[in-house]
Amino acid sequence: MITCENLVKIYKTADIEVMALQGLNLEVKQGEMMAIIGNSGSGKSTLLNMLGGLDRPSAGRLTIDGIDMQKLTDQELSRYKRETAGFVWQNKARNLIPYLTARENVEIPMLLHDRKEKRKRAIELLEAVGLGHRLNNRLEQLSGGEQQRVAIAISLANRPKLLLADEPTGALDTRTSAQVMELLRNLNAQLGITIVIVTHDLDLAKQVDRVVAIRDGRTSSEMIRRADEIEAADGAGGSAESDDTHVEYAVMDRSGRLQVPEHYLEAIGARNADKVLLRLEEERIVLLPAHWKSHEKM
Ligand SMILES: Nc1ncnc2c1ncn2[C@@H]1O[C@H](COP(=O)(O)OP(=O)(O)OP(=O)(O)O)[C@@H](O)[C@H]1O
Repeated sequence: MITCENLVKIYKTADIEVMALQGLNLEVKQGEMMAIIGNSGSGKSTLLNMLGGLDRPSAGRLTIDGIDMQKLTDQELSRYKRETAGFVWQNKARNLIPYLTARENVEIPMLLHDRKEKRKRAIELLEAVGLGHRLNNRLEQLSGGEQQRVAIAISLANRPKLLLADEPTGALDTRTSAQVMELLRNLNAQLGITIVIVTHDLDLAKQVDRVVAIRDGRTSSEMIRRADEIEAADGAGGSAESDDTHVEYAVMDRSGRLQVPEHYLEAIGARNADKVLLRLEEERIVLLPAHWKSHEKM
């Protein structure tokens, strides 16, 4: 569904250039629900803006649903924004109009011309997000969690293939945020819609199929989240019961270059080393500090 290859985004202001994405690689499959985590300033929102067609990459390749995003004209990009991607923001002001009712809010972005059809679809969507009983309440009369449900209904109005959510539960308490996440999971399962959530909340990230970490807008390493994969990887490492075992995917480019996460290098004392030892054993490659001696016990 989404392929980012060596994606670069440079913001130019009057006197400085900020490289918000520095060659990011990412693959997202159709129907997947995944989260992107990273510290403040790591480039998460920048990436989401590219995925939503709100901004264009400076270099690299970005393909979404078979569309080469760099080749789109401004007009095609506007169409992509309306029809292919749906957005849910943490900031309510970006999603909702407070003095209109829930139903009216959902009708606004709809491309349908027939008023009756619009109303029917808005009601269906609000029922789907559990707000069938709040159709005619003005937004300001709804709770934070209910407003975020309306925002999700709005984002689905034009049947997008991709739902992008920037800190969708950032302003909600733990219980309400769990309900919103459950709703997103159900929509993912029922509609098969691909969902990408940006967050810095690791707990929230645990509730999705897969988590990708961005560091310094430069690289992404895919943390394996599914229990079966962790088990399989643990088995391969021969330390199934160890709590210290940590498993991540690292992205490898076409020439076999691999960016090893810094904390991995730190853990084996090779953080500032210019050389490491790669040992090929039956079906695995083991990375060791360069000074490692074969008589040392592994
Ligand atoms: N429009 C802009 N002009 C200049 N620099 C920008 C712009 N937008 C973002 N940046 C810079 O790009 C980098 C990445 O920003 P981005 O907003 O993508 O990070 P983030 O991971 O989403 O952070 P946060 O979690 O705080 O929202 C930061 O250094 C930021 O200051």
